Amino acid sequence: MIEMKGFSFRYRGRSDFAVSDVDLSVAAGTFLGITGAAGSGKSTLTYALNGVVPHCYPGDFYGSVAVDGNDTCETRLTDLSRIVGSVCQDIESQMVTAVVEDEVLFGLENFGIEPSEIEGRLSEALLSVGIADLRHRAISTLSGGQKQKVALASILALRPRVLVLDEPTSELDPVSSRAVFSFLKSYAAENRACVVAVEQKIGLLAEFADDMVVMDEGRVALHGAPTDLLKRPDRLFDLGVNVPRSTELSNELTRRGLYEGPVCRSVEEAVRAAREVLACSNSGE
Ligand SMILES: Nc1ncnc2c1ncn2[C@@H]1O[C@H](COP(=O)(O)OP(=O)(O)OP(=O)(O)O)[C@@H](O)[C@H]1O
Repeated sequence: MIEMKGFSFRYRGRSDFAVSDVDLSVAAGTFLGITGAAGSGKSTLTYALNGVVPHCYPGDFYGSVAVDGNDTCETRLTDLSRIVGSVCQDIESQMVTAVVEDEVLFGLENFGIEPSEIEGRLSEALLSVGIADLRHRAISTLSGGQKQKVALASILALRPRVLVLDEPTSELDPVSSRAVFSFLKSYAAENRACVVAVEQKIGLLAEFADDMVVMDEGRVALHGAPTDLLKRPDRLFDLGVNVPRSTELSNELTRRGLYEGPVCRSVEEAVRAAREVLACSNSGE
């Protein structure tokens, strides 16, 4: 669904490359998480997927990027937007109407969705991110997290085959963040879609993403299953990424030969691991 081959990009006027020599292949049905230190090129990767690079930000573009078989350089932004739905970091700039319902309707009407389908898509999108009750609210009265959910619902209503999200939970509380990520995982699997999310909260990413990329100075430094990457806390630390405390605990228990289970990504998993270790030590006494 996504094919990047030798992709490099340097913004006009910059001497250094924002992204260098990235090869990335993402199959339909995959939820890919991207993390890494500030300025490592995460957003630029997402811009290459939705066509913002090079259509809006000019510069030197090398290699190729294709989504669902369409070369992003050669495909017009309006055509790309029918395949790739994006939620950017700056939510305010994404809002074009004053009321939640109108915000979702705006995209549906612009995409020429059949009138008979509109109500179903609108209510389903609001429900999927847990904001059905905000349908008639003025956007100016919403919190940052609620606005983030409106932006996500507006894109989900369009049912894109590729969904690109730049820090979609930055304004959300932990419960809402997990709910959104859990929904995104099922969205990818059930629709054979690709979801690509840039996220700093690596525990959250590791819990829900199928595949994870860690960027460093414009390059892919690590790429693999999240649970495999979490077993390398020192390398992650060098790349500016801290593993969750729960992961530190399970890695340490494994290192001491006390625990052989999977790496922990959340407090719940760490509690389970700790219980397992205690049960073993009690039975051994
Ligand atoms: N519009 C732009 N014009 C010029 N340089 C840019 C532009 N956007 C990003 N850059 C540069 O490209 C490099 C990668 O930036 P990018 O925003 O892709 O990284 P990031 O990992 O998403 O960072 P952050 O986590 O801070 O959002 C940085 O050196 C940045 O200064």
